[in-house]
Amino acid sequence: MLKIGITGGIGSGKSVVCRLFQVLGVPVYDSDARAKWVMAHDVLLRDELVAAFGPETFDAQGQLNRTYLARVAFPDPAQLARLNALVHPHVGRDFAQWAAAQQAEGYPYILKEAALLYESGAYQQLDRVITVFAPLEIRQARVLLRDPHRTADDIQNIIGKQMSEEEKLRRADYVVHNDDQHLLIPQVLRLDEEFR
Ligand SMILES: CC(C)(COP(=O)(O)OP(=O)(O)OC[C@H]1O[C@@H](n2cnc3c(N)ncnc32)[C@H](O)[C@@H]1O)[C@@H](O)C(=O)NCCC(=O)NCCS
Ligand SMILES: Nc1ncnc2c1ncn2[C@@H]1O[C@H](COP(=O)(O)OP(=O)(O)OP(=O)(O)O)[C@@H](O)[C@H]1O
Repeated sequence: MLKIGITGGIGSGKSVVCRLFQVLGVPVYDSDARAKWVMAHDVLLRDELVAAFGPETFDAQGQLNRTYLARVAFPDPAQLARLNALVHPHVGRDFAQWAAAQQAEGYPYILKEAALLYESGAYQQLDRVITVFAPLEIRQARVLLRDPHRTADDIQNIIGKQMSEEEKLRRADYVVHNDDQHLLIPQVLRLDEEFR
């Protein structure tokens, strides 16, 4: 079973591209969603997060306080590095378990979606990597629409914490262009055929 990573900067369209693969029956591991699940459910990790970032990290119902954590971690490189160091190893292990279960089901290939595939070292668990590319102005406009609580400055700040698009394109095995000029579905169908 091939393990394919799919990455790209904030707002590039990874999730949209993954939905197309899912329609074709491909299992997709959503690292963002799983990271949040593990943060809320792994008892040891919860304790470590509270020790690092304070009791406000979880609300009274025990839900992860994403707004608080985004406000604390994204503007401060040291805090973000601390958060990454706590969370990423858990996601790596969770993915390995999930991938083994998909393999047992007999799937020819699976996808792992992650904004930080290279930065976190997760690419080392994978056979190939797809980078989804869209120009900066399009990504900013898309995220402003998708996340009304984020300002242009918030988005710029997150972009500053991610590997440059040039470097991601240089490292990628495949590129999906999601720039309003290229059609997505034919690009996904071509890749699906190759991976199968
Ligand atoms: C800080 C948190 C709680 C903020 O949650 P929130 O729902 O506001 O934002 P969301 O997770 O949707 O992130 C928005 C975008 O920011 C980018 N982003 C997320 N985490 C990071 C990070 N650690 N470094 C750089 N960019 C990041 C991604 O492009 C992401 O899609 C959350 O991002 C988080 O827990 N991050 C740490 C875990 C992580 O690295 N997740 C990413 C993949 S494993
Ligand atoms: N080709 C497209 N045409 C129109 N809207 C699009 C297109 N691609 C993505 N979008 C929209 O842009 C926004 C960002 O896309 P998406 O959530 O897939 O990005 P992402 O790379 O997963 O971002 P993040 O790293 O923040 O999770 C979404 O609201 C999505 O619906």
